[in-house]
Amino acid sequence: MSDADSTQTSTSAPAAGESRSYDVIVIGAGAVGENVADRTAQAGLKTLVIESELVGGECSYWACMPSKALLRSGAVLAAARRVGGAKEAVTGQLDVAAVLRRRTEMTHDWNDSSQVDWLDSAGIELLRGHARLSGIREVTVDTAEGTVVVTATHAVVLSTGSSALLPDIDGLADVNPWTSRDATSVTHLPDSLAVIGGGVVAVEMAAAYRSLGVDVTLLVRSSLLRDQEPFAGELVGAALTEAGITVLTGASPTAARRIETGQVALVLADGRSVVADEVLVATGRIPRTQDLGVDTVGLTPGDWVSVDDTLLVQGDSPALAGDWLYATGDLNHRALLTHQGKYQARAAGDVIAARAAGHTVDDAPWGTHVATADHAAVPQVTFTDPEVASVGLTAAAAEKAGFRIRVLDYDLANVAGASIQADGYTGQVRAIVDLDREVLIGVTFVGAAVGELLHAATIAVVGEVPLNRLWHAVPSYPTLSEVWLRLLETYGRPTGGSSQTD
Ligand SMILES: Cc1cc2nc3c(=O)[nH]c(=O)nc-3n(C[C@H](O)[C@H](O)[C@H](O)COP(=O)(O)OP(=O)(O)OC[C@H]3O[C@@H](n4cnc5c(N)ncnc54)[C@H](O)[C@@H]3O)c2cc1C
Ligand SMILES: NC(=O)c1ccc[n+]([C@@H]2O[C@H](COP(=O)([O-])OP(=O)(O)OC[C@H]3O[C@@H](n4cnc5c(N)ncnc54)[C@H](O)[C@@H]3O)[C@@H](O)[C@H]2O)c1
Repeated sequence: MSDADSTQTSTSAPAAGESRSYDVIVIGAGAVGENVADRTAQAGLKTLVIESELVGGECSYWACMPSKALLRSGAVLAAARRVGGAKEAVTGQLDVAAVLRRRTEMTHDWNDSSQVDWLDSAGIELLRGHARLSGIREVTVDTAEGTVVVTATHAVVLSTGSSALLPDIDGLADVNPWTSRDATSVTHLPDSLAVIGGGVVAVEMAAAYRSLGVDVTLLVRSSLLRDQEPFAGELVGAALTEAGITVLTGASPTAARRIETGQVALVLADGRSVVADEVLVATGRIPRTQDLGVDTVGLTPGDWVSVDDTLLVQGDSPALAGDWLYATGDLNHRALLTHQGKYQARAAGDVIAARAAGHTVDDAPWGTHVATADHAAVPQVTFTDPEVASVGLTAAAAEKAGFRIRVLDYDLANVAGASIQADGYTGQVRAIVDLDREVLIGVTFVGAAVGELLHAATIAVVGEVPLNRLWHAVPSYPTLSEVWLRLLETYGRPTGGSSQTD
């Protein structure tokens, strides 16, 4: 990989030894930090972003974009193979080199010049270097040329994201395990890959590597996609197995060693062992606060940063007084997703501008300056085949939260659109009704191409659209969206203008 242009920086950025003041300083130019800076710059605030690696962050170069690029070609091929007439035409295998090339194009060959150009065009200054808080409203940056100290009149925003968590497994660090960064930037495929974890990274990367012809073993400690409705993990697990992946459940690796062949041998707690060319660790994330100077304002290095709904950092330290320190994106651990971090960024950028101008802050639930959806309506698509698309609460989470609910289940294969979509379509949908308000508080779709169904559900949940109104949202025939009608029929059609509760 190349980051040849990663030294490009704004001509107006402060020089080593110089100290300069800004209205707003954003540490971390990932998707989230960039969006905070965009909002504050648009509000006329002089904004600096500081980035130690590539402008665009994890999502552009080592996460969302390359991982989806690695998955897409295999998914398209599989989709064609499920449609009579097309399947007869598809007789070859994936062109692995072409898939990797497309992935590399998607990451701009790990070159961030186009993103830097965008910052310039948006009037945002960029400083390249490692930033640390060094006191109230003050940031010290190690740049290639030396140390720069910058201060912020109105706000400092921490948007430094997260990195892969390495579990405490004997010998694991010594075998140089892959993280998602290695898996998404791969240039030479291993013959075999063991994946530790059962979350989104694990299932997506297992699926992608299998589609590229790699022999994959998935080591799952409990269940697959445990935060989703149980049928999601079951259907994805069955499909991964069908694709030729060895899925080992109840698998807790306790030791890892490189053996004479150069491969990694993993020993499991129950005595089983797995040997593979490489091991990918996909066991969650840790916050990038270890070397961020957060101790200078009374926070603990290595901890996630807790925020309120306006993204203001919370804590007991007097250093946090004055509404000046914010944290957005992965770092605040509210929802580790690009779109949700960017949503927080819009709220944070606008509230910083409002506070700077002395305007009223609109911080009531669902107001302009709060990230209410983080609690009620986080959409997520897992790009396996079948896809999992969900928003809001699962049945278990809704019950735990004390809602009086009714669960609506429907077999997605039964709608006409599914039979058009694929021969032998498999899928399942669940909607959770809050019986007290007769609105949806959670929806989960599993099936091919369901990712594009999700936004309708997100609107229904966020808009708290009454079920009796949803009857007037007529799905086109014959599309997968017809499942909305089936869910409503499962609940029961209102009679005489009043809604029926059961
Ligand atoms: C394999 C994988 C696939 C994913 N796929 C999806 C997906 O399909 N959809 C989705 O919504 N989410 C996905 N995610 C999650 C998504 O990548 C993150 O939620 C998102 O990148 C978080 O953005 P962020 O800006 O908060 O952090 P980051 O993107 O991590 O950006 C933080 C930036 O801060 C910089 N930085 C850190 N410390 C410092 C410092 N001290 N000084 C200066 N700069 C610093 C970093 O270099 C980085 O550029 C995926 C994650 C992984 C691991
Ligand atoms: N399509 C998407 O939206 C997408 C794709 C990838 C990642 N992401 C985001 O990235 C974040 C990180 O994903 P992730 O999959 O790394 O984390 P995760 O928290 O989703 O899953 C971690 C998995 O690792 C397992 N695990 C943890 N410690 C273990 C150990 N010691 N031994 C064995 N197994 C262990 C857990 O049981 C769990 O199955 C997620 O929160 C997700 O939101 C999103």
